[in-house]
Amino acid sequence: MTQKACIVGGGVIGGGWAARFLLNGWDVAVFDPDPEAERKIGEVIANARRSLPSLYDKRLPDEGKLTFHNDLTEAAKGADWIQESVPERLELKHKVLGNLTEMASPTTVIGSSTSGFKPSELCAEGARAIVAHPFNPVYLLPLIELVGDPGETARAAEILRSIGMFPLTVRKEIDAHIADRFLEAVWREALWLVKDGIATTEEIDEAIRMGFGLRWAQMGLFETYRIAGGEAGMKHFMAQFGPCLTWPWTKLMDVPEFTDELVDLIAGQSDDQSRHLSIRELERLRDDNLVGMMRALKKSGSGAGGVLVAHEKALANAEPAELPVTVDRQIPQSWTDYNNHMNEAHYLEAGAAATDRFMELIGADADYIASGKSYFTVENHLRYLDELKAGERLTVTTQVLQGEGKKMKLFHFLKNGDGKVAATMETMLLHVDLTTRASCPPPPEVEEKLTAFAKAHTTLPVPDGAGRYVGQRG
Ligand SMILES: NC(=O)C1=CN([C@@H]2O[C@H](COP(=O)(O)OP(=O)(O)OC[C@H]3O[C@@H](n4cnc5c(N)ncnc54)[C@H](O)[C@@H]3O)[C@@H](O)[C@H]2O)C=CC1
Ligand SMILES: C[N+](C)(C)CC(=O)CC(=O)[O-]
Repeated sequence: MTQKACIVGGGVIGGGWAARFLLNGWDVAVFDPDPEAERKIGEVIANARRSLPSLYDKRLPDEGKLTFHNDLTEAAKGADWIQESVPERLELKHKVLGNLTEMASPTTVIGSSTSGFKPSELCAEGARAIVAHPFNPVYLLPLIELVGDPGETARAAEILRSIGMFPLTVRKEIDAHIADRFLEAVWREALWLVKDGIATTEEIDEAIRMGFGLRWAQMGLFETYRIAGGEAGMKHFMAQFGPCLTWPWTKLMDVPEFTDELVDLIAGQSDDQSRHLSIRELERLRDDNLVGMMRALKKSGSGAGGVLVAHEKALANAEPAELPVTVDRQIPQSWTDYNNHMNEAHYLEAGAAATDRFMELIGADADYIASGKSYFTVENHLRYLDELKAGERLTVTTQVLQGEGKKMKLFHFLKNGDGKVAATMETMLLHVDLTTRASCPPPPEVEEKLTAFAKAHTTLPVPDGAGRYVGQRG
């Protein structure tokens, strides 16, 4: 049965939560008194649709249903998860969480997006809620800090994993949890540097994005500094940089006075730095960069890349069909080119992914390859029949044209969201011994599976376009 999330407060963060749940197949009901909420959430979801599916090489579940409500009780009715994301004011959180506790069933998770309040503060007037603190953009960044009752946070963690997130349960409640304590320290230091005329907002951003920002995304703080200690590791690093703790390297609790002058100084420099792009354009630039970085991390399984690998494994494989479905995914924005459609190289990439999946289906999977046997492609023939666009669903079905001895000839049909064939790829492969790099017949367990497919597929018509040569008419 489709699960339901209720989003209370649909601003920057509530909109991101709505997109995360919706694109993972949940129905989403939104309550927000702002008359502009539907438009704003629509724009956030549009950004999510062009970025979130691009992280995966399998398709996400079909989107759930999105509804907007003027009545909180109606929005919360039957919800499995209620997420409060109203402004960061404790009296408002008390009122909203109190109401939600009265109307929610005891099994409903009630999460608060609060950046800094502790569960004991949120629940001081009798509410039942946990902190579920996300990071912007919620639809792409996996981290959620969970704080509160251990039973509730454990249940919440399981649900969050199922929508591709990384729950980090905080052992002991503390103001601003874990990550915002760092962000606040960096923020305070940055305000000082601008106020004292040491650096502009742009120079501070360069200091982060040209250096340690790149390191942090893949190894964090401690692993990075361990390497900085050289062969002697962390002990040497501590010995070398320990004395700095007593030097004036940070102002920490010495907070700059929050004056109109400071606000104008920071906001003015930020406008000079970034006014050439609207906030939505900046969001799209950020999202495209995040997708690129996270896909790179997926290759090594480092950091957020490991979360993607685990979530992708849990995503359903395509339904069995007459021909096996060997790719089922959305087309990432990064696969499109200056002509605003899928670039020719990625038709080949999709066909190659279909071959990899078909190899798994006949038992030539990662373990098999590690044991020293594999298939090598010796020839491909691609026909480009129709355009494919970013965000569109792409499925590939595979017909076996030949499967005997060391030869395997496959015919991939690349279809768009309406099931129309947009390209075909005919591909010839030879089974090889990875030690000698020479072709050889596959062992019986692989050959049997391959010939079973080949036999079943001989009853099907030879596909239109099979055996064509380049430039052939008709
Ligand atoms: N903006 C950020 O970077 C992050 C914010 N948070 C937290 O998320 C929460 C929300 O912050 P933002 O989304 O940034 O704020 P926002 O100002 O963008 O959105 C708040 C939304 O709540 C709505 N709202 C106000 N009163 C309401 C009520 N009684 N019932 C339902 N909706 C109501 C407003 O109309 C608005 O759309 C805060 O607790 C904040 O600390 C957490 C992580 C990051
Ligand atoms: C600035 N902030 C405290 C609202 C930031 C967060 O809570 C998390 C984030 O996304 O940076």
